[in-house]
Amino acid sequence: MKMHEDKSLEPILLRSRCHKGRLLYYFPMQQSNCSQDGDSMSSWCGWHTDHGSLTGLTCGMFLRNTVEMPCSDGAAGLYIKTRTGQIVKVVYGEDEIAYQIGETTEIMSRGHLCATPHCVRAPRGDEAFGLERSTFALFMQPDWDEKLNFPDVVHIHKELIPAGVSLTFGEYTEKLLDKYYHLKM
Ligand SMILES: O=C(O)CCC(=O)C(=O)O
Ligand SMILES: [Fe+2]
Repeated sequence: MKMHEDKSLEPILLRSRCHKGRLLYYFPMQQSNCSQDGDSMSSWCGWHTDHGSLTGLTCGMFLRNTVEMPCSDGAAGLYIKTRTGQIVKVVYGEDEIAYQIGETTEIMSRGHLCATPHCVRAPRGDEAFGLERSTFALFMQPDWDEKLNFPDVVHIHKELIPAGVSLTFGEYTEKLLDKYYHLKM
């Protein structure tokens, strides 16, 4: 996609000092939930899209009482929804990184790139008792003070982005947090 060189994703991410690395930990399910059938796909983390530009994820590591072990339920782990609405389990190894598109990239690319809907499914069955999951996520996003020249046509969060106005990533983020947590815009 043609964009002014300085405004394309790579230089914006290269000059940002605002990326966030998070070690994520998922508590073991309660025994009653492990043995329930028909439990939700998003039992460990609900369906969502990430807010920033790009997320790098290592594959989930399963542990019981801090000892690493294989997961007893092959269906547990990260799922994404494709552009055609299919739900797909993301399978990748410990020496690989999965990248997911974030909402800010969807907006700035005028919808050419789509934010990746995803969720995390907890293991089920009696053998899943006590199984915990850890992973590392790097949330890459523009610098807080980076001016975003929003396109004229915005597909998501349109009500936060008035036409012809440029906001910094920080201003845009604060508006979004207000929408989610205080219901004001
Ligand atoms: O645990 C994972 O694999 C995904 C985590 C995630 O989606 C998030 O923290 O936004
Ligand atoms: Fe996420």
